[in-house]
Amino acid sequence: MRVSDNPILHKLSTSSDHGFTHLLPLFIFLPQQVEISGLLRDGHESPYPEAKSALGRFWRCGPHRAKFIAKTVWNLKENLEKLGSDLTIRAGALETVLRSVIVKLREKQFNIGAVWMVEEEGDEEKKNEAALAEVCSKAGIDFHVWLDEKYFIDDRDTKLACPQDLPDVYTTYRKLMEPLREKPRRVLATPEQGSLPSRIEQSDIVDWGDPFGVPSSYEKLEEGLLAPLKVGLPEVPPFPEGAISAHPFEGGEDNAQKRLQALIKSGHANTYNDTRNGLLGPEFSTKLSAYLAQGCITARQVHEALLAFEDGRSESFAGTEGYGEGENEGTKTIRFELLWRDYMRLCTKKFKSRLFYQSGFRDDYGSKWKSPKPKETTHSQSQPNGEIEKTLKRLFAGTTGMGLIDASQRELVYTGYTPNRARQNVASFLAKHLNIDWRYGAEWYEMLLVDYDVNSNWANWQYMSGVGNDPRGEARIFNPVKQGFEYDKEGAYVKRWVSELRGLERLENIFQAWTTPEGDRDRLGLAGLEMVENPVKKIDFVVEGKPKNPRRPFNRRRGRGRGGGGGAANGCGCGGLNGQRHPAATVPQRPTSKDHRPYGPAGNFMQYNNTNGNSGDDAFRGGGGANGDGYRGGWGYSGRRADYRGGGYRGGRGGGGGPWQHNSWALPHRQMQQWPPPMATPR
Ligand SMILES: Cc1cc2nc3c(=O)[nH]c(=O)nc-3n(C[C@H](O)[C@H](O)[C@H](O)COP(=O)(O)OP(=O)(O)OC[C@H]3O[C@@H](n4cnc5c(N)ncnc54)[C@H](O)[C@@H]3O)c2cc1C
Repeated sequence: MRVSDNPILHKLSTSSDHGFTHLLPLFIFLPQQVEISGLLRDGHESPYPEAKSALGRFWRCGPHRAKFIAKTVWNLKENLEKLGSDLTIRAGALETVLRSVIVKLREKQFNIGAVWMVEEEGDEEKKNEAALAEVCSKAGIDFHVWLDEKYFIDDRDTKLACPQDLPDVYTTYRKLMEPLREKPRRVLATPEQGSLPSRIEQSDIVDWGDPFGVPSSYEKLEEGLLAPLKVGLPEVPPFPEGAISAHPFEGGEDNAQKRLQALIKSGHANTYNDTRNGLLGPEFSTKLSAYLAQGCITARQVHEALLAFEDGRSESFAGTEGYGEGENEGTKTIRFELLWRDYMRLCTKKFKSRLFYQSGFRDDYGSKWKSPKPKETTHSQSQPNGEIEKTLKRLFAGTTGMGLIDASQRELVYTGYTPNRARQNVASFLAKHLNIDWRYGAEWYEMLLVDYDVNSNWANWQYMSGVGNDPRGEARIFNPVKQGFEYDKEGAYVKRWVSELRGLERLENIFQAWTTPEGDRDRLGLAGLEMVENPVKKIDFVVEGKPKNPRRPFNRRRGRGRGGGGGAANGCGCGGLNGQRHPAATVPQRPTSKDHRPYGPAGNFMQYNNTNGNSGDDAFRGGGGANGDGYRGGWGYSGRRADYRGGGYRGGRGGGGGPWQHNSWALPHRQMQQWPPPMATPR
């Protein structure tokens, strides 16, 4: 999604022997990934099911990313036009659109030399590649897949003979690659104006039989993409007064370059190592993720700009502290993080569709997952009907009562971004405190993140859920209260997004509102709020040997580490979520591989008093993997779609249903007043 550092455009603009007279850059909105019904021509119906996720039936691409992508696509079109070329924008299944374009071009007597695309990892991406290859083969057209060069270290330089050679521990991989500063390839030159093969007129390829129209302006494209997304989003409290987005950035290659320049010029790249765990504002981290995910910028462009600063080779950075003084802790850590992204993609290359398996890269059938769909629950348990659904709903809407988690979830819904530290806590909370199938969380993030990337999202969820490439696996559990004390020292992040809690002064109350004394609840208008009266989880947290809870209801330690005895919290003797008793597992256990055993307590994770919490670790293991594997397969066009859309903006097309979808709780049928909220993305 860029004209700079683009291997295809570079090849066409610099070599004289390619033999092509014309070039047709084509961008296709894929119906399984983005809801395209808003681009339908009048009188047409979509032949595709809604672009919803497999388990939770959430939109695959929510409004924040849809907006970002619209801007990105349009900026690419403008930049190609500046070079004397153009971008054709279409919507529909890849092979359908390609077939139509081939027919139209041949009608105009074009001899089609080749179809080129850039390789992407991921199940669907590989299926798309195969579908295009087949169309080309049937049409007698050469098909070529180009290596994706938007990563930090080029695949040709990793020295991994095959994907299976990738170490299962990131640090091992990093050490193999160090020194990182010397590894990236040079950025490819941007084509000069007029250096690309001639453009093809849009009128030569327009297909009036296509149910989807080609938007004639950016505004229309954005409007078309956002229209269907006005329903199906969570009901959250009003946008908090005074809050501004940590990610106010708009899509596109030009904006990506502006962000990169500003990051270095402002000196924020230098301080990155100290600030990267921040929670508030645009500057604590690079905010390059969405640009990287969409391919508006490459990791080696980031590296090269950092080099220019470090080596004192760019006048525009001359006034910035550290100019010409070599790599510093900040710039070094940015490279380190960019390699994480490479690593996550290489994991997909290695593990392929296991990226989406409940059992993860580790093939871990020992984990005990609860699901809103009872038949998918992997251990015997008696959750009152609908209890997990309710809990998930509250988690997604940010009303659990766990301050850090709620703040992050609300920020995500409002703005499409939430910081890495918050993401880690949310994922750990969902998977390890609530034991809910981590894939629901991954799908939720897929819908809402502006920077969603298939590899980074799913592999990070696996990592945090203990089924991926974290050597500490299940043993790493973030305590969101302790994390709040460490990373949100004044409680400002929680107060920013959970405005109901702004009147609170004590940190322990901010991070767990239920610890607020009853007298204060009335005074501060907190009485009666579900997140205060009935939190989904209570964590006993002790600082300096003293309980942080003034009422001390949970101050007795009942075993350390994950699990421990079933708690006596609230006097209900519950295990797990408030108020439910878990019987011992009756389903035979699958053996847990030795490799998947939790690693011993160490380092940056917590042990907490599980007074209210989960039952003993092994007691509820068993059953393993119901519906866990391969759930993403088989996307198809058949099936009657359940009448899901309460807003009813367009009805009557195919698509899967499922109990989750029928339950209106997940995504209330509510017409949003305005989306995104006006203050979420200030211009
Ligand atoms: C549960 C979970 C889900 C995530 N989903 C995504 C996702 O869909 N897309 C995504 O880009 N990142 C994802 N991340 C990683 C990370 O949270 C974001 O990359 C980061 O918060 C984006 O903000 P930034 O650009 O300011 O990052 P910075 O801190 O400035 O990092 C610089 C760049 O390094 C890369 N990076 C940093 N950390 C990671 C990481 N853990 N994994 C992969 N790449 C990383 C990103 O490209 C990022 O832009 C996820 C993390 C978690 C815990």
